[in-house]
Amino acid sequence: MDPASSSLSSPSPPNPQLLFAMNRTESTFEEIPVIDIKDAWSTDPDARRKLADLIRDACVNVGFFYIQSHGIPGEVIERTVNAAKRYFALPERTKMELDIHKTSNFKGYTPLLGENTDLNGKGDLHEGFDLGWEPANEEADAPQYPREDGAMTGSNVWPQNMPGFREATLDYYHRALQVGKALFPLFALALDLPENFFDDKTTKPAAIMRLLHYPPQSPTSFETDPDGKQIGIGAHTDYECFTLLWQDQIGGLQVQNSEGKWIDAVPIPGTIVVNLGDQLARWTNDVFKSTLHRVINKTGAERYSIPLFFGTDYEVLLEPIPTCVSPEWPSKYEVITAGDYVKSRLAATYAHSLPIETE
Ligand SMILES: O=C(O)CCC(=O)C(=O)O
Ligand SMILES: [Fe+2]
Repeated sequence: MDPASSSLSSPSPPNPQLLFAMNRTESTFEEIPVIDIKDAWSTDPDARRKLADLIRDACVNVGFFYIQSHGIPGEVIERTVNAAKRYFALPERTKMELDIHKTSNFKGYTPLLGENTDLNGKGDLHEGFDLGWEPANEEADAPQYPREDGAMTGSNVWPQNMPGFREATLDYYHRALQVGKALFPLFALALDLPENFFDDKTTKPAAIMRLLHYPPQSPTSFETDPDGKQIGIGAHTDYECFTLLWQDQIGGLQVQNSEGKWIDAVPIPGTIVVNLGDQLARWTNDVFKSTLHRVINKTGAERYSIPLFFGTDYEVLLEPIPTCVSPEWPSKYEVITAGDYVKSRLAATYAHSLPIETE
């Protein structure tokens, strides 16, 4: 159809500014795209534009994609996974010394069933260790630590007598952060915004990283839990802008399409999964999808994964980008700060495992 006839048949002709609101799809995807991001570091504008177009497609239709050529060396990942395995093998009592409930900024250890990510669930079958930004050892000029971070102010906590644990996890953290920093300008380009749109909103990485361990889910759990309310991680969306998720080769991650069908995010060696979170959905008024996902580990093997949730600075307001709002697609979300949003979602996730207050 030529543009003239389309504008005749349409009461409000498409405004290029509203391209995104018009471009929404029903997300009945069956596959998760794989995107080579080597051009994220290219200075060629055409190459960057092409990559941004692929990313836009994935964001509008799926909310998930795998990235290749992310640049994090295999040895760095291996060291971090080995550190996670050593940590989770410690006695429960030792791990509980760093109980996440002892900090006000959600750092430290979460035992099995300590989280209930799907608020209709009965606790998640994984244990985790959470950390946030802190300078890598060589960053002599790093801003003061711990820094003032609004609702999430506070430092990391580290296990005693675990030589190399802190170094390995922080090394991975900082490398993953570089990947995230390279992706933000592409998300901006994908939204037809200046590439530096997120620069002043991501000045002190509000990125939480988790080491996760999913013991195999007993096949008999379907007898004790017939409605499947106790799984590796209950169905949820993530809270930040996007998540960089390294997963091992065991499998179990599933992503829901708009027909309610669970699509397997099968492990692909050498890739990292990127999924959008609620902050980007809020910025884009749901034009970019924050897609429901869950993990069920029925493989009989131990599963490990490392998500890093990359948000905007905690004091930044999550305001919809004007091109993503139109009279037909009005703004859906109340405007709040990124920190208040993340903290409220974390508080709900951990609420059921709070120690009972005694006077
Ligand atoms: O372990 C995974 O594969 C997914 C983890 C996840 O969805 C999360 O921590 O938000
Ligand atoms: Fe998630």
